[in-house]
Amino acid sequence: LDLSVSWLGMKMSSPLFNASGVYCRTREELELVRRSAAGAVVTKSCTLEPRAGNPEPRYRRTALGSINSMGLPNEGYRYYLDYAQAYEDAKPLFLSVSGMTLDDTLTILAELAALKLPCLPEVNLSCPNLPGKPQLGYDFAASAEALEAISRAYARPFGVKLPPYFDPAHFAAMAAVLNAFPLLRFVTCINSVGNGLVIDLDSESAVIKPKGGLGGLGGDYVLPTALANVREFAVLLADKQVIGCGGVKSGAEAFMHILAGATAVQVGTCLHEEGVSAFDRIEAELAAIMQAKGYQRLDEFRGRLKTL
Ligand SMILES: O=C(O)c1[nH]c(=O)[nH]c(=O)c1I
Repeated sequence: LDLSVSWLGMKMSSPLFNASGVYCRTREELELVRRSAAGAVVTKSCTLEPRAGNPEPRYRRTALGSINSMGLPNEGYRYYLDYAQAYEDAKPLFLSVSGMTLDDTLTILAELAALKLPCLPEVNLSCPNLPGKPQLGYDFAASAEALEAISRAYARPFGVKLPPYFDPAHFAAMAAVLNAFPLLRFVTCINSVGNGLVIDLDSESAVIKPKGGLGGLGGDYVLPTALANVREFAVLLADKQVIGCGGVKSGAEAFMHILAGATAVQVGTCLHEEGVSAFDRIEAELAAIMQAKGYQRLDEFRGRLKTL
């Protein structure tokens, strides 16, 4: 069985890697993922300056997944550029960028471009947890402006992290925006489902502190939405890769994401709860499913979802 993925000049020995935000804020966490069975590594979204993020509690596991309103805590972009400069592993490294303003994002990307490193940026258009800041990906005109400025200023291949969309008109509108930018080589679908509210019955309280308890949902809650976004963009985007993210906790969901069209698959909530051994387990489960179905390689079923 061959579970490797080759794309954009990179080779991944496994189709699995971490979702930005999970196991990737510090060097220590990044090294755990790099030394794990993951096929790649992505850093925590970064800003110009270090950020402490939102007040705690800001992450909670629930029976059906997770809710988080971290508030973009990170060590500042130079920390991650330093990590990238010292990075020598053949395992691909992606840098997630989420400047507080478009200018900040362009500043970070310009410095990344100047370093001529092999790592690709995943520009975050979808953080749902900055009080007062709407998710850029839900504003099609603003997204187009940002992609235009990034294409001009960064002028190298890049990707974006998209929020979930819930309406065919929005899939079409965002695909039209994305298709206008040839340097945009991949999209990661999806970020957390924004601004859910988890309530604890006993305490009669929200379970996280920021934003009156509103936070991004991950895990089982989001799998069907994630799969829909992967399939829709895999069909609507011309000559771009779609990275799946959302609800992956076993080989079954990884298989579904690839069947829906995902080139590779990120793991968030499950990785946060289980640790990096999740990559070994999920990969083994995916291999077992492929074995049972008679598939030798991922491209034998990638994007082959049937409809009724
Ligand atoms: O609150 C966060 O730090 C966060 N949380 C998410 O669920 N997605 C994001 O893109 C971010 I930047």
